[in-house]
Amino acid sequence: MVYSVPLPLPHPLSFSNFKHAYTNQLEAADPDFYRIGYVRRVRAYGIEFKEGPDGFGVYASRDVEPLRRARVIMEIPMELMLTISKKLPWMFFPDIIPIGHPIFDIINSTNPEIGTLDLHVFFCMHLIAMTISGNYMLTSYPVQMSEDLLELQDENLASTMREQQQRALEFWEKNWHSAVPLKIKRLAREPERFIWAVSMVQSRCINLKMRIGALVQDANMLIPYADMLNHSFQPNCFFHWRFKDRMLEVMINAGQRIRKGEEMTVNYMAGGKNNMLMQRYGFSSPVLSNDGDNFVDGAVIAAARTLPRWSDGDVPAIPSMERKAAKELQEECQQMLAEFPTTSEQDQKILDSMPEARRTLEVTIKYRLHRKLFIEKDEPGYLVPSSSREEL
Ligand SMILES: C[S@@+](CC[C@H](N)C(=O)[O-])C[C@H]1O[C@@H](n2cnc3c(N)ncnc32)[C@H](O)[C@@H]1O
Repeated sequence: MVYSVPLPLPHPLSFSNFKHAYTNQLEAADPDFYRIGYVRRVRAYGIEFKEGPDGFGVYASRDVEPLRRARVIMEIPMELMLTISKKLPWMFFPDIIPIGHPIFDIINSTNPEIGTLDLHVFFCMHLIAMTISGNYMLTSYPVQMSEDLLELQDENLASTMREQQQRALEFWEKNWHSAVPLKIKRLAREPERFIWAVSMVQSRCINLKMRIGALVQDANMLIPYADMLNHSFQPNCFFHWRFKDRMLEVMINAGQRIRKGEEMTVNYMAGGKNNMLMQRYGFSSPVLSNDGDNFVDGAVIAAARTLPRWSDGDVPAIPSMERKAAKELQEECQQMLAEFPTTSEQDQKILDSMPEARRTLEVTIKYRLHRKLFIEKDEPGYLVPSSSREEL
């Protein structure tokens, strides 16, 4: 079955506004869009978009038997994406910003050397998308996150996130003073809107290497429909840029079996850490650590380093040494756990007791719970060789 999304949608660049796109209340398309030119359709095969535990997501609408080759489930034509080259000279596609638009003054004022580039490019993409699309609506989790940062029980991450917001705020204050042209002013009249725009783009932007003709370039892209895929570290899908007709393909991994109703996922951050995931996407994973240095302190690392003895094939296992090292590790882990104001059981109870909790509060409590579960896993019984386990 070919499931093709009919156009005109409320607006082809109204990313992810599925509640709109999939209800009958379609709004008139923005005539501005059609000045861009010919528009192809998005195609989707054997999937449906619906709300799940992680917000909207993409689900299999039929069983997928494993195939030897990867197979396509979505095709999204380039003209429906918003793309900006990662490096100078700035190239926008579609070419929605006329040369001379004052936004270039802002973009050009960013200094790539000090690492502010991405933030501003992201924000520009987003604000422009919002201005050309009257009904660009997304969930606004990360903005409210600021109230909940303390709940993370991770001062390093909380202060990084606070600094990030502060930086965005300063940027807004610098560029949104009363004398700026109206074209700029109306993009983000309040700082909250600006910060929201930055965090939305951060959590939905895909970086891809694109080849158009002879030009290969890294691009930041906002890709409607593909940006509905949630993350997994064991994803069943991946993205592929189809050069010949400039389509983004979402493909199922070769050899992957997927049952009807299962979620389709991609990996947002290969080799990621929980604090990075939380910072950029506003969620964490129970199977990940944080940044190594911040999360596991030196003593734990030192103790853990003594553990792999038994795994070196040529070194005979010395049970007494293993036990000693494992014990030290256990003590370090317990000490780290004791330093948290709440235990993992308490966090779990808090989560269970407030099923209607604000999403940002829920993700912050889950984050601290995930950290604790990860440390608890490091406790002997998990890491310790089976020869020594029962004696601990
Ligand atoms: C690209 S969007 C995916 C679509 C999104 N669920 C929605 O409702 O629009 C990324 C956002 O989805 C949520 N998300 C994605 N994967 C997740 C996961 N594994 N666990 C929790 N939240 C997730 C996070 O809020 C993240 O910022």
